[in-house]
Amino acid sequence: MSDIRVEAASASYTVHVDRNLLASIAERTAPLARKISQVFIVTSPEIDRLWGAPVRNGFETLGKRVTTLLIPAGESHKRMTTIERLLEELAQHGADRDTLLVALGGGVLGDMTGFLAAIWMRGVPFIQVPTTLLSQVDSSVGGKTGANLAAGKNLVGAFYHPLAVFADLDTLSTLPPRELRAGLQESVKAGVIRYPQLFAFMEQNAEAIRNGELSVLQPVIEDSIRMKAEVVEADERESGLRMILNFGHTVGHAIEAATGYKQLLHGEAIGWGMIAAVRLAQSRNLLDEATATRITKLVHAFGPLPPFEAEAQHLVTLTGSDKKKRSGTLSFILPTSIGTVDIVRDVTEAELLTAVETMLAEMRTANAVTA
Ligand SMILES: NC(=O)c1ccc[n+]([C@@H]2O[C@H](COP(=O)([O-])OP(=O)(O)OC[C@H]3O[C@@H](n4cnc5c(N)ncnc54)[C@H](O)[C@@H]3O)[C@@H](O)[C@H]2O)c1
Ligand SMILES: O=C(O)C(=O)C[C@@H](O)[C@H](O)[C@H](O)COP(=O)(O)O
Ligand SMILES: [Zn+2]
Repeated sequence: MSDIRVEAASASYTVHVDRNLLASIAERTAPLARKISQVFIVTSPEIDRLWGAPVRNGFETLGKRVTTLLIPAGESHKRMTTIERLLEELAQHGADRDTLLVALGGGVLGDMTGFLAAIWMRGVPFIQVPTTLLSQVDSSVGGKTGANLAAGKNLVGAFYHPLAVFADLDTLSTLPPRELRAGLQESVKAGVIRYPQLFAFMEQNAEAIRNGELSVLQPVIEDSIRMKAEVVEADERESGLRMILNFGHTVGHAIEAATGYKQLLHGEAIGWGMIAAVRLAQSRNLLDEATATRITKLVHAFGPLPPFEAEAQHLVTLTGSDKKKRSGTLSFILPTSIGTVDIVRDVTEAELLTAVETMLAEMRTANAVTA
């Protein structure tokens, strides 16, 4: 069991990582939200069926009025139309400022519920109850909330932190293996950008981690959270250091947009994006071949990364809506060793195109071999 603190500029909170947490969430939240009279659990029908009851019962036992708001699973629903529908439902159910929102689910639900909490009556408290590996290691921590537009990933949103995060390891028992593996890509990212000991641990225990064995998964989850907490504490609003959490995301987000947010899971797109970034780093002589191979090998160890159809030039064009772009210049997070990265601001379109073409060629070769 671990309690990891996040001391960010605008908020401080605890990320609880443990088994059998769901039933005690209400009790643990009560001292943090004394005025709360109504609770809205935002989840999907599937997660509600699997894990909703203990969370709901906990709040009802404390005498709170609990309403469950359901949204369908999937990245394609992470849209403003869903947010607007949820806002209307909050209004219909008489939500006021003494309302607590509970995000019960993966990163899609967490990002949207956080945004909902940020804008409902200009802000009400919320807690994160992440039930995917990805949301436990990354998305529930750090206060990035929002939704996608057709033009690009997470283009609308707010920085808005939860009151607390409850990562119950038992919820991972029902997670489909593909979702678990996709989430591990964010932990590979964590290792590459800042935690070499985490990267080495993942290399040494790849098989058991991939199989979801809690004895090895738990330290991966806790280290990923610690890494993210450190970065968010140093740079909450991504004016500098926090950009490193975007390693693999510039091309990864372009892949998600190019495939309509439907074909690849976020973690899988980030896996391909990290490979493209590795190729870019190599082309600039920032990264030696042996280290590049260690990174791509670990990415593939948590694959297979599904192939997808997209033109290299189209992906490069889509990177134009990246939020790290300032005054027309895009910043790239390029690894220089296991545990260190450079933020590079002078990557040309031609260089990026070559790296994306290399990644796509590797994808086609891998696909041809497995087909
Ligand atoms: N805010 C951030 O800092 C941040 C960080 C990383 C990723 N993200 C965002 O997170 C999203 C991806 O999150 P995700 O990978 O959790 O995907 P997700 O939220 O779509 O969940 C994946 C799938 O798993 C199902 N599921 C969830 N928990 C389950 C469980 N315990 N048992 C069975 N099924 C379960 C869901 O219903 C869904 O179908 C993306 O939108 C990404 O942009 C945000
Ligand atoms: O918390 C962060 O900062 C991250 O970049 C974490 C990423 O894993 C996550 O996918 C995030 O949603 C990306 O944010 P964006 O600002 O690039 O849309
Ligand atoms: Zn991510």
